Amino acid sequence: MDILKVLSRGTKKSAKSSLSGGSAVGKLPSSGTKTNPQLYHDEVRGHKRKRDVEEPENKIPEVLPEVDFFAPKDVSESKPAKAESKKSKRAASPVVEAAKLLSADECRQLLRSHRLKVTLLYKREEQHKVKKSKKKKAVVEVKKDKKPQLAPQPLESFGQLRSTYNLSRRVAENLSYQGYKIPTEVQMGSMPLLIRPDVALSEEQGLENGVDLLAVAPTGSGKTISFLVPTINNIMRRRAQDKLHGIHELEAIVIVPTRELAYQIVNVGNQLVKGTGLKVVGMRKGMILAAESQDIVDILITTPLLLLNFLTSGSANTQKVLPTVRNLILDEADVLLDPLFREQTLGIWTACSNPDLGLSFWSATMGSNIETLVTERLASRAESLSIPQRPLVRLVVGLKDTAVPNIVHRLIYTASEQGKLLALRQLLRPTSSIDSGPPLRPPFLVFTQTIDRATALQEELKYDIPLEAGGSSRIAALHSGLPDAARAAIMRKFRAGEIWVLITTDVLARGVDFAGVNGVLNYDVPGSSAAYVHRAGRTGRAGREGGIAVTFYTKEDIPFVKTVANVIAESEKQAGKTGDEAGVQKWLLDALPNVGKEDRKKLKERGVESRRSGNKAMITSKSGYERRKEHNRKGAIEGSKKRKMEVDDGEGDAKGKGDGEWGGFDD
Ligand SMILES: Nc1ncnc2c1ncn2[C@@H]1O[C@H](COP(=O)(O)OP(=O)(O)OP(=O)(O)O)[C@@H](O)[C@H]1O
Repeated sequence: MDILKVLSRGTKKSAKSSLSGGSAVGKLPSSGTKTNPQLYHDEVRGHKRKRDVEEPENKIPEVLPEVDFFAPKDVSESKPAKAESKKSKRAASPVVEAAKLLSADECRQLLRSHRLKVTLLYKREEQHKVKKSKKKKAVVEVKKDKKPQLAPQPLESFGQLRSTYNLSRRVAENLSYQGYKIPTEVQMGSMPLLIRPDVALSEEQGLENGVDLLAVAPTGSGKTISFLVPTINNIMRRRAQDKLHGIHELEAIVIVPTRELAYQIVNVGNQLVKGTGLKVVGMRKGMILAAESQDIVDILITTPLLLLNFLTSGSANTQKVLPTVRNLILDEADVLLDPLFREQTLGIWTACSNPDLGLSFWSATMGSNIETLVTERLASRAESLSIPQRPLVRLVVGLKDTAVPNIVHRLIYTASEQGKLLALRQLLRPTSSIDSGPPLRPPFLVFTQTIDRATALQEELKYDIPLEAGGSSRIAALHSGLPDAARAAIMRKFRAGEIWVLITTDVLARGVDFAGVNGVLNYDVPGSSAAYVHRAGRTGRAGREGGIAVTFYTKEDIPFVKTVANVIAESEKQAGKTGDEAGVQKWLLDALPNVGKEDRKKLKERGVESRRSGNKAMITSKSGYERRKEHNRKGAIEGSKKRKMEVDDGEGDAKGKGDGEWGGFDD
């Protein structure tokens, strides 16, 4: 028997330390209400800041889908009741609290208790340290230990946005209407800094005109409103100051890696701009971004290629510029600046020629290479436009970015691909649970490595849900090979609770917000630790606990699975889980081989090689013997046909199946 099989069996936890404790179902992330979206409340100098979960006034009104596997297929039953239906047409203006600033020491304590670290990466006075590198690029030389920590005023309540930071009344009302009560850590740290840096950092000189920001905060921690609210407010404030009432001008661009995320942000933006007159629009093919155009846009949400295609269309060798854009936001910045999208993203960045351009970069994961790239690009942009460079601030929530601390993680070994299919089927059964915890309940997101595997898995599983519970309509596959309309329809049905098992590729790994997902099932191992973090982060959003991420692995994955195991170990360390509570025991970590740099690179770019083509890439419940038999039978029939027809086209019948496509991201 394989030793790793034995080891991973040994990671099973006791019922006591399981997901649920007593009221199992109540701990699932899609059930019950979530009262506090914050992740960290550490004790600071003997004073514990409690999670105020019991305080009724902090309760966020929320009704999420209660999904029953065997319920009759009555969509209305499983649809989440719209939170809005509980609310009045327009929220009352949020309570305006008296403006009160904390002392620097109080700020530091509060930031520390929420594991918020704010660092000044670049400031203008340090320009004497700018020197030319060998490549003649301007680089900012700020020694690691010299980067000063900042202690901006933390946002303790959304009411303070009005009272202290003078947020537009309309935007404050719209925010209140969403039911948000307590700011998450990233909102706490970034919103004051982006809305009124002069107030947030009143003691720091040279930051009052705004900063560029690199923000690294966990998945589902509310980064979207962290950048949308300041962006909307800044546009409104500037237009009010310049008495530019009723005009529309493209002032802000949000770049995201996928269409699903773009649509989602357009929706959130539209909620926030109600009654302000601003237009938040998703980029479409054929759209014209010009003052005289019919397309009215103030804030544009786009994937990189769509916008770049517009910028480079028309006369050859000339790229259009976007001089009115004063705010460029890269959401999922690490992937947008990864070689996959880098040229496209930088093309847009270059087109934003306004000297007052403010930039912000957001993700749950940000390698040091991305930080270096951003720092260098900002410096060279300032140099080429002969403008002073804006200060650059880094904000990090949590101790390490390679962690999803508030969910349960499990690694499951199976000896073969077939065994994996069997194990997945088992998990999807309504009575199954992990470690004798509560029954796992849909909705589930299942990740595969390629489009082919996503569709094959859907085929395999489509009759697993009983007809009386909706049958095959409860399972769908979403990937970048589908037309836009089909993708949008599947997203809508999954959100509405009509689809229970959504099989997908990494196209849905980033940014997409399904509040009710109970389980992320990595049918195929993710290609990197960042990919694991983002996939797993589709559950346990807004601080919800009880989500579960299960990763299956077979022999083929053993050389790569340590990247995942390390993230799990880090997540559990951050969550304070040790010993029996931990999903990955130390001895399993020690037994797994380290992943070499070359292998890591290959895995990130192509996934597990054996799953791209050939027998191992197939998903089927038929045994190897049955498959070989079928293959031989088909071969014999083909051969006999050929012989009969006496035709030989020179190719024979051994034409292999094409290389499996990596279905990660799209335009
Ligand atoms: N202060 C808050 N209180 C409660 N819920 C919130 C708060 N802020 C945001 N949310 C909710 O949290 C969910 C996650 O937010 P969002 O999608 O912005 O996360 P994110 O940090 O961008 O995640 P990812 O890294 O996965 O993209 C959303 O459903 C949002 O409505």
